[in-house]
Amino acid sequence: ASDASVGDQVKHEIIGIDPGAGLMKQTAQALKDYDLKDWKLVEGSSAAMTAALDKAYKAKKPIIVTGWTPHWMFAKYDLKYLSDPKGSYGQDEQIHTVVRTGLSKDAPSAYAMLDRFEWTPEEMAVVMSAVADGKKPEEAAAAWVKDNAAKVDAWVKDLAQDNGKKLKLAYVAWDSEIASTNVVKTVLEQKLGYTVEMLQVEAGPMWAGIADGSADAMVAAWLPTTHQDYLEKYKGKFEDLGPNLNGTKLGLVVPSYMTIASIEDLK
Ligand SMILES: C[SH](C)CC(=O)O
Repeated sequence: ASDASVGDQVKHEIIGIDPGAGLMKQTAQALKDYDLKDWKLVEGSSAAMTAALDKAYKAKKPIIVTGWTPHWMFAKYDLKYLSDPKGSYGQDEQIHTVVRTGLSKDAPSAYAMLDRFEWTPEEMAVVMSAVADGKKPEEAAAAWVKDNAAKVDAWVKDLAQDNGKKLKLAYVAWDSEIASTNVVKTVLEQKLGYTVEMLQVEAGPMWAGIADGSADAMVAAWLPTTHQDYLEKYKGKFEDLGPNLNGTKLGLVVPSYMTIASIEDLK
């Protein structure tokens, strides 16, 4: 079929993101599972991946990227996931909030707010899309917090102010986590008086920072599958406060103008 040469059309390259992302490990596994020997997974960053997607899409050229939901790219472009009959990418999972042990004692109000923090992919998409449209993340977060006062108030109800206490939130520059971390920072600062520093790191150092206590919290743990290796590596050295978002998805994503439908079609 015309797409038999899809490998040639994209130089047998899959445009990936930062090497520490679980999505990259799962994609390397998918290449093995589907026996895609002559394919190369290109490492880079979330921003480089969306830039490559934008360029190809505007030129209506074929491209295969590692993608995930929630992500603003699904609102901006007409995209589809390649089906994954062998289940290399696991099932839909959640994003969890993970904090350093001891936080509940050191910053009880922040701990309680982080424990209550939970929102939907649609709510996250509002902040993500505003950032993708050029708004500063802190402005997009502040606007969302203002527009969703009832939900935010429930996160901080009856919690004491902790004026000026410092807090460090670790995150990786994935579009979803830029959105969620900025919203959490805004709420902790505006409603509970904390001084919040955001530490942008790779996935490994994010987990390591929580485990060694150099970071207080992160809302970027993709569990149970995607960050399984980090979960095992740091077992016992963090507290998992459970999901802050349900209904994620990961996989290979292509523009809908490409006729391939499954990872099998890349053979
Ligand atoms: C890229 S997803 C937001 C998370 C991950 O793959 O580690």
